[in-house]
Amino acid sequence: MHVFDYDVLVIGSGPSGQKAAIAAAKLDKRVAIVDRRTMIGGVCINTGTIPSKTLREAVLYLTGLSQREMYGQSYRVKDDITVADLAARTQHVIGRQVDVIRNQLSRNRVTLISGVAKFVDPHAVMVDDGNGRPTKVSAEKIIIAAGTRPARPESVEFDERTIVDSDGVINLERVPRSMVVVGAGVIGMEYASMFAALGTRVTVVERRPKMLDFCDQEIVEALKYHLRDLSVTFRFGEEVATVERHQGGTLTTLHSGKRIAADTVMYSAGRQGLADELALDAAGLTGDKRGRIEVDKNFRTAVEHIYAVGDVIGFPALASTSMEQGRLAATHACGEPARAMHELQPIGIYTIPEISFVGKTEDELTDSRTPFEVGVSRYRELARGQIIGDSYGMLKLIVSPRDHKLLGVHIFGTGATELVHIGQTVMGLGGTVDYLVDTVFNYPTLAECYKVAALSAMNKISQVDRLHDEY
Ligand SMILES: Cc1cc2nc3c(=O)[nH]c(=O)nc-3n(C[C@H](O)[C@H](O)[C@H](O)COP(=O)(O)OP(=O)(O)OC[C@H]3O[C@@H](n4cnc5c(N)ncnc54)[C@H](O)[C@@H]3O)c2cc1C
Ligand SMILES: NC(=O)c1ccc[n+]([C@@H]2O[C@H](COP(=O)([O-])OP(=O)(O)OC[C@H]3O[C@@H](n4cnc5c(N)ncnc54)[C@H](O)[C@@H]3O)[C@@H](O)[C@H]2O)c1
Repeated sequence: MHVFDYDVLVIGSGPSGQKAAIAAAKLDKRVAIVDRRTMIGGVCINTGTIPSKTLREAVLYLTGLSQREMYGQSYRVKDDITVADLAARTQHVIGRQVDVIRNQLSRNRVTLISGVAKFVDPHAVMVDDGNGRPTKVSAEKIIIAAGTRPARPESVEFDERTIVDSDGVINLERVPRSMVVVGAGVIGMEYASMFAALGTRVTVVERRPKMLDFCDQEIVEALKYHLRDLSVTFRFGEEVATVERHQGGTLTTLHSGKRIAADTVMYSAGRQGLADELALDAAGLTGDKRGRIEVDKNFRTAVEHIYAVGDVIGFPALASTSMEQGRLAATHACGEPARAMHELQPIGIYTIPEISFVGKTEDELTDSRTPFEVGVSRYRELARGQIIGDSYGMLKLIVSPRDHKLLGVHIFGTGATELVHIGQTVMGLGGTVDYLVDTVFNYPTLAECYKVAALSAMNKISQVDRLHDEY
């Protein structure tokens, strides 16, 4: 006779919740996962990562943007791109992904419970699926994977049509002629890129003096150059005071007094954790004012048998890291040995062009007074770069002149988010730039840029070593 309904109950079916549930099921636990019927797969599948990445693919294909180097600046696959054209691809992918997730859960015997969970005691939640008869579900271990929602300031009149957040932007009725993007974080810059590519006149308003300051600044400069070329205007060091809805469009007023008229405003100024909707106090827990939950290195909260993973615990708040947190938390909760997550984690930013990196930036190394040498390879000097018509892409390797270890890899351009894993593997296995110099790459590929950049870094290191030896 079991004391609890389940061994493990997971709240939220986003990337962290799914992986937690499946990891626990693989360890022969009786597992349930709870989420709203319309949100299977979480923010990741329904409103965030997957819709935005699919939309980007549709935009790149339909605008023909990446082919214009070859076929001229007026090249387009479709002249009048409608929201329906874009939505068709997004809906197709979301539908397929939800099917995949349902199937994975069911073949691992994870019970999917529909509804919203709220704690009633430290071992039980009440699940309300809107039918007026909430059900109590208890479990020995509970894993909170509740994620986040877009932050919505009071001073903004959201209407889901002209003034939207990043959830609403995928449901716009038409491609706007002009748009204000508030917040130059990752979400803001990814959507600014997509709408600029569609021909929308985009103005980005960002409170800080610069954007994406965790990235290589040379690459951020290159991105800004590309976006300005697509008619994006940047307003850095400016804060939005109010956003109003009018008959003929929206009016955004900045603290500096500037006023910007636009068809649409997209607010992408951070996200709020959903811990505040879980009645945490019934479990003996508290969230912070941003709706997040504190955890230890094993993702355990202040209450021993309750874990929290994914965006609800804050930084880095990525689908990639959330999945791994879920798996590790479930492994620990089930009493199995779990290794810590590898400290090297790649960042992929799906702007147009895309950015990806792993390891340190030049600025970080300079601040910590760590010597480094840089090797750069440009796609336009690679046969594959010419073939695909990418003349702006680049890869930068940051190398230690002392032991030749790779300290960072920064990529801008086609395939950046895939290519980064080569560098990540070399770094993760403690390899040096000598491996990249000596190794043979397929030709013609973009991966070849690793060898070109490695040779460039080694040439500089050898030159310094020769001078040093002479001395
Ligand atoms: C526009 C956008 C683009 C992004 N692009 C990327 C990207 O390219 N790469 C990347 O790695 N990351 C990206 N992210 C981040 C990524 O989506 C998140 O890091 C990831 O989804 C977090 O996963 P999670 O498991 O914490 O849960 P989420 O995906 O946030 O899902 C949480 C789930 O919990 C459910 N839930 C909440 N409370 C309850 C409750 N009380 N009862 C039942 N269910 C509940 C919600 O309904 C939801 O389904 C993007 C995010 C956004 C918004
Ligand atoms: N490719 C990816 O990995 C990816 C893509 C999208 C989102 N995400 C994740 O989603 C999360 C949320 O992203 P985000 O971009 O919404 O948040 P963010 O916090 O990264 O960026 C918000 C930006 O808005 C600015 N801002 C806030 N209020 C403002 C105001 N009133 N006026 C002007 N500027 C203002 C902030 O200074 C900040 O730069 C992040 O954790 C991110 O990692 C990841």
